Amino acid sequence: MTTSKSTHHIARKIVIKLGGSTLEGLNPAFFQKILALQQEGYKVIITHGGGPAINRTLATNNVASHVINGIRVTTAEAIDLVKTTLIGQVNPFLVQQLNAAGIQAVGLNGFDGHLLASTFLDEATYGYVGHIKKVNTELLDALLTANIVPVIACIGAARNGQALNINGDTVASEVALATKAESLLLVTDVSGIRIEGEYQSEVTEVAINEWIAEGHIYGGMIPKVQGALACLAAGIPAVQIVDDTLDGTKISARHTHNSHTI
Ligand SMILES: Nc1ncnc2c1ncn2[C@@H]1O[C@H](COP(=O)(O)OP(=O)(O)O)[C@@H](O)[C@H]1O
Ligand SMILES: CC(=O)N[C@@H](CCC(=O)OP(=O)(O)O)C(=O)O
Repeated sequence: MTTSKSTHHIARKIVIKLGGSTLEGLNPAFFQKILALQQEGYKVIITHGGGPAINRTLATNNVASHVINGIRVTTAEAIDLVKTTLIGQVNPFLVQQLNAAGIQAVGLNGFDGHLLASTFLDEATYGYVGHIKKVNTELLDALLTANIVPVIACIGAARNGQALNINGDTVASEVALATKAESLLLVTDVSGIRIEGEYQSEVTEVAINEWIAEGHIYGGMIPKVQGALACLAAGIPAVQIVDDTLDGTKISARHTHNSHTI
């Protein structure tokens, strides 16, 4: 087939999500790993959060917020601050670092080319929080074909132009699903899932659900494992929660033999 070479090439996609907790001091080794992945033929898509930066902006503006299971309840007052922080500060800061490291990167958010067409997740509970309806994968593929790394801020766009706050882990898993990525890496400030002081090299869905119920997995780790499980269930072969040297926990598909690690 005449198109198989380029189709095959574009099929090797990897989505890397950078947690806000990592963004302010990324290890130089991280950029080298991205370059190495590109040299291996991977097309890299980066998504990012920015929780700590958002917390600072909200505090400076005396806007209170709280989080339910890792999802920030976002008021009308908060959404504008979330949007300007992610799109105006965090995203260009990351794009600049990637470009400086020799990785051609372009910053995007949900409004750009209808990248993340969204609706309210549950307005009564979460306020201005989005649920992604459609990812513009054509736009991402066009950038990837041109060897550009899309760097996506986790702001969704509602049809009426309203910005919606979306958890960074959710954006990463939705983008990985929509683009049929080969691999999803959720980069955070811990080297994977830690249970009673021990990092787990590989975990299963059954174990994850037990640990959430027991409170061993909580807060910001919850949207990560939920996004990871959704990706695995949809057939994305490799999902990992890692630190910025890409070392961490591999999440495995649902079959298990009642053990926490296999
Ligand atoms: N079982 C767990 N193992 C490791 N970290 C966990 C666990 N449960 C909850 N966490 C918390 O999740 C945090 C990572 O989530 P979060 O702060 O939202 O990071 P990010 O900004 O990278 O998305 C860790 O720093 C830790 O405090
Ligand atoms: C709806 C929701 O929870 N939005 C997140 C978006 C940023 C984020 O996810 O940042 P991290 O990757 O650092 O956790 C928030 O407001 O904090």
